[in-house]
Amino acid sequence: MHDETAPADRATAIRLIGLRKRFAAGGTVALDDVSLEVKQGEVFGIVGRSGAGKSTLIRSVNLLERPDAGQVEVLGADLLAMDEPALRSARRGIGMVFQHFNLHTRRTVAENIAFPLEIAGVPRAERAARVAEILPLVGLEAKRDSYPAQLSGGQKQRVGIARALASRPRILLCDEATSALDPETTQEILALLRELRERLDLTVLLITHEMGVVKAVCDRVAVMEAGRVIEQGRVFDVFTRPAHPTTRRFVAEVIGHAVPQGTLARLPRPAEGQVRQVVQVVFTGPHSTRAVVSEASRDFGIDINIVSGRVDEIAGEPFGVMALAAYGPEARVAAAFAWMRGLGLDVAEVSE
Ligand SMILES: Nc1ncnc2c1ncn2[C@@H]1O[C@H](COP(=O)(O)OP(=O)(O)OP(=O)(O)O)[C@@H](O)[C@H]1O
Repeated sequence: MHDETAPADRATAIRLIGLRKRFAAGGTVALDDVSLEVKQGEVFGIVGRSGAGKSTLIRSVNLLERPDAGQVEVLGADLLAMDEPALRSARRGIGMVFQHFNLHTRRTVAENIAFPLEIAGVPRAERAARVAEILPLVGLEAKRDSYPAQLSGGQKQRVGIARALASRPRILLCDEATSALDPETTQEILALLRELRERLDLTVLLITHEMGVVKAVCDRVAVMEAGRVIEQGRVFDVFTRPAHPTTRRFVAEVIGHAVPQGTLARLPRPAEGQVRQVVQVVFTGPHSTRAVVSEASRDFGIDINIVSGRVDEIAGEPFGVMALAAYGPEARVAAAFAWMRGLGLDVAEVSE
């Protein structure tokens, strides 16, 4: 498998090749030939609707779920070829964060964080030292001796993240880590993940059903549907030029529908002998939206009405979506849109 969107200058952290999984004979196929490559230091998102196969996929990375076929390579090691002791040791290099935190209610924050170290037989003093090191990383020094019931959702997830980091993993798997949190806390936790990625040189693989999470935190994304990866690439590219209809629907959830139906209905009619054509234009890169609209209007002798517009930033790059209604002789309107396409803008006709 060759993925040209993967940063070529970085080592591969996770390589999944041709994963297949069916839970019962004749049952639905949870994974249908899934291949992915995540590079070291990336935050890589897998997005999809419920049942798309995301959990099965992320759980395959540490073999909580064993695929029926395919290869799972983590930091260069073939996990499916390992015996139990080797696998246990490899798993210590892969932390996992869960949607519902999975904390021990009768253990304190410090005890929860130390728990995986205890299981691994790490001596008490070393465990305490490690906990003292991690608490400030997740901003929980003051909550060291609190119990989960005394914490907010965001704080609970910070404990979940701290626990996942206890064994100094190089890779962090996040299974819908923010789905149980409110939007503000979600942003805090996503910011924390990015910060930890920088400070600890982590590779983060996360699954989510929310494109907003992908937009906020990921470098690259794979979109899953019915056990398959239907599209993948850099987040900016997938958001600005989604190829698959399912991806387009996901993207629309975040950037909004550019053309409100009510507004369309109120547009003036074209004059006799003229047409009205509504398009959605995605502006990326160096194009100033105003210049493109005014230039098209002037040079092609047509009227352009801005129906709606929005400028946003994705993965640090500016990006705008605008709905335009053009009025004029059919050939000139068509020529204006062809000119815009020639500039590299994505111009899609909107049916009224
Ligand atoms: N343990 C299991 N036994 C039987 N079928 C399963 C099991 N786990 C998952 N499946 C099935 O596999 C398919 C993929 O499920 P999976 O949980 O991986 O999807 P998902 O995208 O993570 O969805 P969700 O967000 O709802 O968890 C679904 O059809 C699901 O019903």
